[in-house]
Amino acid sequence: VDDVQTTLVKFIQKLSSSNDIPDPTWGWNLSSDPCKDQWKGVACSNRTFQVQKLLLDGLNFSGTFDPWILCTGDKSFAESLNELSLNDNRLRVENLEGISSCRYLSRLHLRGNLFSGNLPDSMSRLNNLKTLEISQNQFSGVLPDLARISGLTQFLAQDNDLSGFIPEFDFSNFLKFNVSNNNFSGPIPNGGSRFPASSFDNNSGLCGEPLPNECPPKDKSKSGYSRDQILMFSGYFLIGLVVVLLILYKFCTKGKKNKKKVSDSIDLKVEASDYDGSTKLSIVSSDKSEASKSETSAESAKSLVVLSSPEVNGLKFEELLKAPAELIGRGKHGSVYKVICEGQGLTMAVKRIKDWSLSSNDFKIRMKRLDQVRHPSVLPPIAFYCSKQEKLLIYEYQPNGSLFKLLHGDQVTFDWSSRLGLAATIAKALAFMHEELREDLLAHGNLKSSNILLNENMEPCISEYGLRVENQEVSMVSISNIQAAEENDGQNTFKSDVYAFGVILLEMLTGKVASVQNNGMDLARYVVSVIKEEWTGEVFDRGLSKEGASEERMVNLLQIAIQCVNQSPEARPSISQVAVMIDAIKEEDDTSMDISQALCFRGFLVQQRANRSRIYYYMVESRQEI
Ligand SMILES: Nc1ncnc2c1ncn2[C@@H]1O[C@H](COP(=O)(O)OP(=O)(O)OP(=O)(O)O)[C@@H](O)[C@H]1O
Repeated sequence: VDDVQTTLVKFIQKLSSSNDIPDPTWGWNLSSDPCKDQWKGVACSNRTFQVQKLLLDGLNFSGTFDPWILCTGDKSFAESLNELSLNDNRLRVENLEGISSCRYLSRLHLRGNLFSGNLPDSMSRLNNLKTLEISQNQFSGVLPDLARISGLTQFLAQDNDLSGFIPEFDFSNFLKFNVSNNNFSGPIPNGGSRFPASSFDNNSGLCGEPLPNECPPKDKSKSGYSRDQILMFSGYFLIGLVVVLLILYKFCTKGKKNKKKVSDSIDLKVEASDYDGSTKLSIVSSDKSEASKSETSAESAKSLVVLSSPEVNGLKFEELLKAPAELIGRGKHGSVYKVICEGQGLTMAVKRIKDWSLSSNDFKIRMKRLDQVRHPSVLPPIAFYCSKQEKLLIYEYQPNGSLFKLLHGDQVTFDWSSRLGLAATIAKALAFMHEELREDLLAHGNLKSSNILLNENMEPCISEYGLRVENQEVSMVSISNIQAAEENDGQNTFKSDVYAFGVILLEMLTGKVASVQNNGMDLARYVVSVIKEEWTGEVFDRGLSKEGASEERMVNLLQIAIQCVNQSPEARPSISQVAVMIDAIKEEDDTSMDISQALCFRGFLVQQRANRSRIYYYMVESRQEI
């Protein structure tokens, strides 16, 4: 077993083709310390002085990457390493197997090298991995079951020679995904349509959305049905078809009378669909006649309701449609576009929700009510539009992403006191909204880390308050039984918000992704099971523990989160109680920071005094000598 220095020196010797330490000025040698002596490409924790990142991109290495040396040498080093980046060198690899021993890696970047061979199955044991980038190499063979890594949010594997099926990833949590230019085959897993076709292009055997080619229907001859059974089913089908045609015929002849009325309702369709290209949020009527088109725009211009926002005064619906729009995300209830309206000098986020059964009138009432309740940490809609088929909500664009991206993306470390501060701010804002809107039965309804946005000063704000999209097929499938039951009771939607807030706390404490598909139930269950086994310490995000965050206060916050995710809504605290409890932890944290700063300062004074007496002593001594 080697120490950190030996591990790193052996590792870099292998990276360079001549087996040398590359450049003496980089500092990599056995007689110095990688952290204190700031070796090139080594990033350390400020508190624990342990190596956290090796960032060796574009340094012309043309030797071998040996994960065994790196991950099985010094144990504490293997456990502290969370990012390895070797992009854009000319490295080869003999066997990637050893990488699974660096089990706390959260980012692995191997882009643009000469790596070849299979990705070993053991890679799927890298449970903490959030980003895996292996693009522009010569990797081949079938992918290991990377879908087992629940926190993976970025997978970039384009320009390789990979084949077989794409694992069944839970795409709802992904920020980036690209497997283009490989040899993958089979259907694209569900949810892949969140990404543009360019993420899957040039894989001759791939099919399904978002690619234009549909997957062939499954081969019926392998279904095990006998010839007689197939004939019988065909008979049933024909009878069914005749009945449907008869009903349709009846319906059409009746419908002719009402034709005039039906064509008055406008069938709207947003055409902006490109992820990468800038496009326009053009909404067109399905009624092709020119007359009706002009009617549509007149109707549309009237229908944009600008709420009490002076910035967008005078904004017309048509201007909004003409402005360049970029699709920034697709959620389960619709899509969000970034739209720049130069006239108003305003960048907006336009959320489009389709097939929301809420009537236009109820929607208007809801929006106007929400506009009356303002909190600085809740993002209000600045305008809205509604038709029978869809609803548009216009928000000010928030430039610094979401809490989800902050926790699971590539950003800088998100430290304990910032997490605690964010939790306190959001709890207070939510408590204010619940208090104000209790009688209107208007809770948030869809609280999650991607709906907590960060403004230009990196201050958090809750977005999409009051947009609980009821009665949608997708949402009914995705919500858990508990929540389905809760949603029947208006008051309980407030308790559903508390549950959702608990899941956000768990995400912040564990650093793990909560599955959108089951409203974070998996994460809640996982945390509760770990606590039952009395391994509470294991549950926390290693970044927090390494940073030296107080375990006592993390446990206190965890207890609040556990109360929030209680299966029974009645047992959950109200969000105002949660806000008070978090504030108490925050106060304790601030006080302990003050004390430690004061202690540091006192230590500094004692040191100064000691130094001064040493100088004085030295002066007395030297005077005596003189
Ligand atoms: N005002 C805004 N400014 C900047 N980004 C935004 C804004 N509103 C939403 N987004 C981002 O747009 C993306 C898609 O948002 P959206 O709310 O549609 O998805 P979602 O929250 O995952 O799903 P859902 O449909 O369930 O709300 C998210 O990454 C979100 O952070």
